[in-house]
Amino acid sequence: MNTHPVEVVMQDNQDRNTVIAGCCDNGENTHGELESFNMQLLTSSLQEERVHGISRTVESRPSDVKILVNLQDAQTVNVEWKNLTYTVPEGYIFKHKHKIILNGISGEVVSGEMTAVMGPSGAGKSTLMNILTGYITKHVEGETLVNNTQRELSSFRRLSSYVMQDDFLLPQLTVKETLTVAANLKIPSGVPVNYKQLVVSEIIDALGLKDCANTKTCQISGGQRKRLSIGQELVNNPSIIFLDEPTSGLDSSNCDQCITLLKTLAKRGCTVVCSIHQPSARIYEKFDKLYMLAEGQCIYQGPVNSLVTFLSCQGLDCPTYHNPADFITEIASGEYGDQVGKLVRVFNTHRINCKDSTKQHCTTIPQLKPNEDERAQCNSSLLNNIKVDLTDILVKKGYPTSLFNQFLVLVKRTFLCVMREPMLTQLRLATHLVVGVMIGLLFLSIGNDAGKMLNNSAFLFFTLLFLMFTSMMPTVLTYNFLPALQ
Ligand SMILES: Nc1ncnc2c1ncn2[C@@H]1O[C@H](COP(=O)(O)OP(=O)(O)OP(=O)(O)O)[C@@H](O)[C@H]1O
Repeated sequence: MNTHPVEVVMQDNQDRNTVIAGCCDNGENTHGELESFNMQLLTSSLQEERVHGISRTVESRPSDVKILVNLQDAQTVNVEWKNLTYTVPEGYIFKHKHKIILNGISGEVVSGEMTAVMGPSGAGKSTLMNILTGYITKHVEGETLVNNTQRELSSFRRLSSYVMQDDFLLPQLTVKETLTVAANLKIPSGVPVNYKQLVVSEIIDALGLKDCANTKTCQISGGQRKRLSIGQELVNNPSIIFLDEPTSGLDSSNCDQCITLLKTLAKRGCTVVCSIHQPSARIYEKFDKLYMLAEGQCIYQGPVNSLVTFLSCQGLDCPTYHNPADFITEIASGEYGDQVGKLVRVFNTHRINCKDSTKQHCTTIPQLKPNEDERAQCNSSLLNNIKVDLTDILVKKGYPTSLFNQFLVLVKRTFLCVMREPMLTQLRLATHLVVGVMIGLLFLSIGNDAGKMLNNSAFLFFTLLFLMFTSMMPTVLTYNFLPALQ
């Protein structure tokens, strides 16, 4: 599908002309409405910048301009967790010992911001992500609020997306087919096919997967797999997206591209939460907020650019030219003595003070007066809170597509997978032929002899048993034996 850039020129507050985007237009598409829809999105994003009091020339950057112009702005979803404790029973038979993984942590992520969840290995990042997404519910104490109301798990799962550390891609499908299946399942059936195709090709473009669009997922690189997993979750424009280590296995340029894409989503109103392990300084500064974990406790939550000042207020000066992300990870790992307890106390005291006073946004910095920039950021978060649209999305039940449509999409997907697995298909064909001939010979002409009635039931039983076991065989072969043979 060809894309043709359309230059959009807008005026800012000081009447400066600004080229803001090269809008993608489907070359084959003659519908004016999609073009005007794109323009609307671009215009609204510019206006939003003005509302937040920022009047500046928006530069046209090649990586930004073509990103996801066909996805609509996300719904506002703010998530807050209070006194979250996760304890697991230990021991094999008598599980009377308990291990505390997360110890009474609180925090929040807000719409329009990209939050990094950081911490040394074993600090509890993945566990926190699993609890927030609702993958872990057992042995969890504390509250999780969505837009200030108790999280209702089934509806929250529907409006959120979770890209886990390990991907689960079907090896026989190509990149484009994988995204198309995701689009067919996640975008409502009423939406025109053209639009779904447009979204798929846009995600392929934005994630830099054009070169491997027609390559099977078993043949693409680790970085491409990661980007594809993210792309699968983007098709329905989630309001909140959780990503567990999205940059692991990516080179610096891919990593940069991936984080830029997530930042673009955040700017559209999506709440982006990423667990990340020691990001480079360049990647670190792209995040809006940091949620730092150490030994299952929170030692810092606030804007990334205030971290160094906060630490220096606690007597921990970040060496010049040292990456703040590395510095806080070193502190959390105990390289600067036992600082974790002290930082946890400072953070908790600050939260309590916040609650006791004007219930202001608890993302301001402990022991620091927020500067003008931070106030502006705080205001924008509050604005987002006011903008909260607690509409149907939280109470909406059901899936975007009908059961029948889901069945059709999955049958088509399975058919493609079966046809592309020659070894399994040939094996199955051969087994059916051989067993068919054997059964045929064994029970030859039993139908005409009333004395062989019992043989008829034996024939039916045997045939059913055979069909049942052969339909199970692909799963057993694919997941247990084939990897060992390769
Ligand atoms: N079900 C469980 N039973 C016992 N221990 C667990 C369980 N789940 C997590 N843990 C432990 O909790 C700690 C935190 O695990 P988690 O995977 O959340 O860490 P992480 O910060 O994501 O680490 P990494 O960066 O290495 O992925 C680890 O020490 C882990 O062994």
